[in-house]
This record gives sequence, C-alpha cells and structure tokens, in this order.
Amino acid sequence: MKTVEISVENVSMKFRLANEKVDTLKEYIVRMLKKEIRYSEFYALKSVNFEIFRGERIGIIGHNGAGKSTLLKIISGIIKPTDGKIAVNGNVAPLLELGAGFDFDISGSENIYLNGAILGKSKEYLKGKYDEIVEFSGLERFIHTPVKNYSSGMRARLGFSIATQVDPDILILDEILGVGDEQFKRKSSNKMIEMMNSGKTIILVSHSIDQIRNLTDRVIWMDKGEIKGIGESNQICDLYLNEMKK
Ligand SMILES: Nc1ncnc2c1ncn2[C@@H]1O[C@H](COP(=O)(O)OP(=O)(O)OP(=O)(O)O)[C@@H](O)[C@H]1O
Repeated sequence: MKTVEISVENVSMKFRLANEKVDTLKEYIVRMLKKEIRYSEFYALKSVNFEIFRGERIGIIGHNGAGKSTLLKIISGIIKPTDGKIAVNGNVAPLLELGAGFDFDISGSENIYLNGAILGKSKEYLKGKYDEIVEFSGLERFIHTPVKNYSSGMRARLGFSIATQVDPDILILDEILGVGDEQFKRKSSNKMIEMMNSGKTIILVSHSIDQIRNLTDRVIWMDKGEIKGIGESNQICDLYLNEMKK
C-alpha cells in the first residue's frame, strides 16, 4: 500500500504588498505609524491540494512567480501558510537556504551538531556521521573555526554536506544547483543525482524540463498560485510545453 508522506490541504499563502514606494526605513516607520501606508493582498498560493507518497520523485514546474518556491518553503516548514493544513511524515532536508540554522559564533564542528539536530538527528547519530560530513565538505582545516569567519561558499558547502549526509527521508531541491567552487559544484550535483535515484522522497523545482522528465515520476504544474496540472511527468511536461508555444 502507498504511504502518504506529505499532504497539502487547501493551502493558501497571502502576502501583503505596500502600494506606495517608501525610500527609507525612517519614512516607512513614520508613515506606518500615521497609517499612511496602504497595502494590497496578494495570493502566492490559492487553495492548493495534493498528496505525495513515500519514495515518489515529484517535479514542480511553472512560470516565474507561479508559487513554486513558496510551496517548497511551506513544505520545509520555513514559512507557515496563511490558510490550510500541511502534514509531513518524516524529516525534511531543504536544500533551499543552506546553513540557515547556523550559529555564526560557534565553530563549524559545533554547527554540525546544531544543524543536524534541526534536521531531527540525535547527537549519537551525528557522532557516527561526523567524519563523513567534514570530509564531504572539504573543510577539515577550518572545522574548529567560528562560522562567522567562513566565506559564503564555505558555509554553503558545510550546509550542503550536513543536509545530504544525514540521510533525510525527504529531500527538497530548488533547482539542482551545485554550491561552492567548480570542483564542489560537480561533487554536489553528483551527490544530488545519486540521492534522486536512491528511493527517497524527492521534490525538485526546476526550469529545466529535460531534468524534470529524467529525474521525476510525477509533476505538479503551478500557475499563478494554483495547480494547473498534476500527473505523470512526461504527460504534464508535454502539456506545459504545448502551452508555451501558444
Ligand atoms: N515574502 C514575500 N512577500 C511578498 N511577496 C512574495 C514573498 N515571497 C514571494 N512573493 C511573491 O509570491 C509569488 C510567488 O513567488 P515564488 O518565489 O514562490 O515563485 P516561483 O514560482 O518560485 O518563481 P521563480 O520561478 O521565479 O523562482 C511572486 O509573485 C512573489 O513576488
């Protein structure tokens, strides 16, 4: 029997957009206190419903601004929807904001335990994975240095290594992007492709229709915050490409 791993029920995400341009923070605060700023409501997602089963590889496609990243952030728990329900059965490694949970004042080594705990892993488990994480990151020499002294590329490398080496149940990717320098980019892309073929539940957002066809089983096509199509990857990609030609 298929096990539901992620269920998204009537999920909407409303943002408030300021109607006027305000140049400085001071002006913004003054005008906000005087209630001079008018907002309009904008739905990045509107009553979205679907289920994802364990072990499925799901692609999400759609134009710029269709709501794809917003949906990934909601599934990852980075933001909460303004309406609807989301249930995730398993631990999620969102490769969206790498190292988002890092504490900059403590070392890379300590952050492995901190970030690993955020991903739902015990200290004992992380001890067993520690050497692999450090080795994959290639940051052996700097692992006891505070993260505030890392370059952004070094932080991304450590974040990527933790997220992928802790064996997450669900992997969420906004484009298969390689992080870090050229050598690490190749290594990280290969790692992602290996994970995509490993039987895990995967959600991949991509503008590359070839990548979506090759790497996913089912596709959700988002359009202006709503699901325009959901089904077998080749079928939905064909519909999407046909619509592009119009
Ligand atoms: N924090 C926010 N505040 C206001 N509007 C937002 C916010 N985040 C996203 N949006 C808006 O929500 C809509 C959907 O954005 P989202 O990033 O989910 O689109 P996307 O499908 O991932 O686009 P792309 O392909 O360009 O990455 C866009 O119109 C965007 O401007």
